[in-house]
Amino acid sequence: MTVQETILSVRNLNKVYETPAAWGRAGTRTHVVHDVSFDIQRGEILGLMGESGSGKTTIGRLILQLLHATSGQVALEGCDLCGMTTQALRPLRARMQMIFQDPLFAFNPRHTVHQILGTPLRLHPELVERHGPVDEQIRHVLSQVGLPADVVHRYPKAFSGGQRQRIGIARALIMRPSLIVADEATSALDVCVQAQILNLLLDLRDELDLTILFIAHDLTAMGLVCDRVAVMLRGRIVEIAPTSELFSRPRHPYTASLLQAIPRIGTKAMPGVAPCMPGKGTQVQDGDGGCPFRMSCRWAVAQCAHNGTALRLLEKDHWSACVREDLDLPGL
Ligand SMILES: Nc1ncnc2c1ncn2[C@@H]1O[C@H](COP(=O)(O)OP(=O)(O)OP(=O)(O)O)[C@@H](O)[C@H]1O
Repeated sequence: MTVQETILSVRNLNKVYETPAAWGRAGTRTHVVHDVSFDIQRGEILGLMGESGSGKTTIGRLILQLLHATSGQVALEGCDLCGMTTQALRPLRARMQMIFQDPLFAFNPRHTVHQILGTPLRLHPELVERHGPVDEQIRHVLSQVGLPADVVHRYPKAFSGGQRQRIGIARALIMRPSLIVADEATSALDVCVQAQILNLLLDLRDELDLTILFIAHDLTAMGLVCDRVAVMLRGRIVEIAPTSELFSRPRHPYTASLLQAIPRIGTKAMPGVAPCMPGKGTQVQDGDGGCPFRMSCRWAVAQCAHNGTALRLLEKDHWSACVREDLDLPGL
């Protein structure tokens, strides 16, 4: 039996946004996070889903200490972060990284990839002492996210959305974090690039035992990558369960209504999609000629979410090559 290690522990977290009175208008208090508690174990991907405005991003920012909690506790590897001074927090900040929806806004457009990845390391010399010279670490992290070493001289604008997200992930990984908060990390990407990035996160999780809080609207992405999912409604967690259990037997009516809203494209297998196999999940293959591969991906993702099974799209240079290589199911 593997021993579980709690990386993040959130207890009775509350956030009230206060707008001060101004221009003759009374101030307002908006209670957006209500008594939220959950844990994340090492190597686990916990999904946080819920409608827009339910408080997901606020929770992410409270965990990362980018916002002050009104009350409650956030403990990272046993250290209570909420009561800490800015100075005491500083070394711990490196242990918690964020992946943004579009990292373009998080990067300095005048910085090359080398500067984007190297600057945080220079701010944390202990990471250089522990893990080797900056250039070596940059090369290593780029290979981890599937980018060639020669991208270091390019600027963020010179990359596609998917490549930029890989740099965003590299930027998080280079700090050797205990926890990554991925806030809508794939929602700006088209469905195939989205699947590549989701697979990259899964592979990195397996390789590095990463712990991820995965915030998203997208239930299909949730079904794909998360071990457990927490469902938020108006600032409260109304249900938290292992992904397959939550998708197959939702207990809260709100979860059930969200799941019913997933678009489904028929129930018959489409060309290029293998039905769910016990222990294998659904796999996708490239079809011949004009196979609607994107449709196949969409279908498979929706189907997996519906069935609560895992989908792994292996990512190599080309979809077709990757899928053919991976495909070992009989009768396709
Ligand atoms: N700085 C702020 N001041 C006042 N209210 C805020 C502030 N930031 C967020 N809110 C409110 O808090 C609520 C939760 O916002 P939050 O961004 O956490 O939701 P969300 O679930 O992440 O939404 P989305 O999925 O659209 O990103 C919303 O009603 C929002 O208007």
